[in-house]
Amino acid sequence: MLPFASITIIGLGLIGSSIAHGVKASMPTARITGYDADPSVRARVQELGFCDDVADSAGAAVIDADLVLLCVPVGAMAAIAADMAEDLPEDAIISDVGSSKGNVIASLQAALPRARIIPAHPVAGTEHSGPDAGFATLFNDRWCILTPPDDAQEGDIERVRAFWEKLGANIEIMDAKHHDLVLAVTSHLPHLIAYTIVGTASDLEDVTRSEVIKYSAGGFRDFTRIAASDPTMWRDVFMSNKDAVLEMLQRFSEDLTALQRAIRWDKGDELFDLFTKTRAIRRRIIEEGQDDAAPDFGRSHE
Ligand SMILES: NC(=O)c1ccc[n+]([C@@H]2O[C@H](COP(=O)([O-])OP(=O)(O)OC[C@H]3O[C@@H](n4cnc5c(N)ncnc54)[C@H](O)[C@@H]3O)[C@@H](O)[C@H]2O)c1
Ligand SMILES: O=C(O)C(=O)C[C@]1(C(=O)O)C=C[C@@H](O)C=C1
Repeated sequence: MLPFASITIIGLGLIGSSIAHGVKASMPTARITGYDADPSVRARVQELGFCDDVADSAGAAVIDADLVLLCVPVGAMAAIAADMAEDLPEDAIISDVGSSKGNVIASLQAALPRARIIPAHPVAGTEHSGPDAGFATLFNDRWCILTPPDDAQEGDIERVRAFWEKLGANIEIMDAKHHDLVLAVTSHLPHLIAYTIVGTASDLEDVTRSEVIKYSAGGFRDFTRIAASDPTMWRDVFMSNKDAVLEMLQRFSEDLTALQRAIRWDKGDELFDLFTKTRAIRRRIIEEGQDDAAPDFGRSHE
């Protein structure tokens, strides 16, 4: 049975378009209405044809929905929720895909106090954005974390779970605060480090006369992929998950200082022990089938 028959997707970039493609592939009888604030995105989505309808306002997009998915940057969630408040059907479930959860839930609850809100975070993406970047298999065998508020109805959680399972995702249910702490270290901090290291290297570029680009075949190249991620999305993630990111950044700086000391004082054993531990972590990730580097990981969509 279809968990939802009439799905509205607000924000038709990488994640919104991937969901639409996934719905077309796995729930072909469900009707998809899309809306994006950017008229050029709406026009492109009409051309690409992955929505049945493209509405020209948020209110018009949600009027017949039984599931509304907010796929906009986390800093835009409050505004879009307010925009649709008057037109949201009483029995619709509203969900989102934001990379941070605590702040998003607070914004949605404030703008839509009576709505049935089941937040979600598919832990899958690429460095690309926009409606051309989406593909149906993005969520295959990837985690989708649901962070339902305390008063959420069990039946609503189960329907959102069934929806994501149909898109191929594995579901985990988590408290929003815990989610934000875990993702701060597994996703947000790595992005911050990538942005920093690529920024540092580019500051040196005059000195090295483009050697940064020329010799970027190894580790640096992996950082540049991450550092190519959408600036609006990531600005919003850091602003909205500020406390958890700052906490993880503090720990990271302390660990980096410890490494700096080990190098300064020729304590090679300390480096060796840490690198042995981190190699074991990588091997465990691969053994547990969570290795993203081996499969295509969306690179064929570059
Ligand atoms: N990119 C990833 O890897 C990834 C992974 C998981 C979750 N997310 C989350 O998904 C959400 C969308 O990210 P994305 O990568 O698809 O971004 P994207 O830039 O590809 O698409 C976002 C779309 O939202 C539209 N938009 C912005 N403000 C709007 C508003 N007020 N009303 C309507 N449309 C609006 C933009 O025009 C754009 O088309 C973000 O909250 C992000 O944190 C991203
Ligand atoms: O592979 C990438 O490009 C990603 O960064 C995807 C990634 C991640 O950090 O794993 C980025 C943000 C999300 O909220 C979820 C997934």
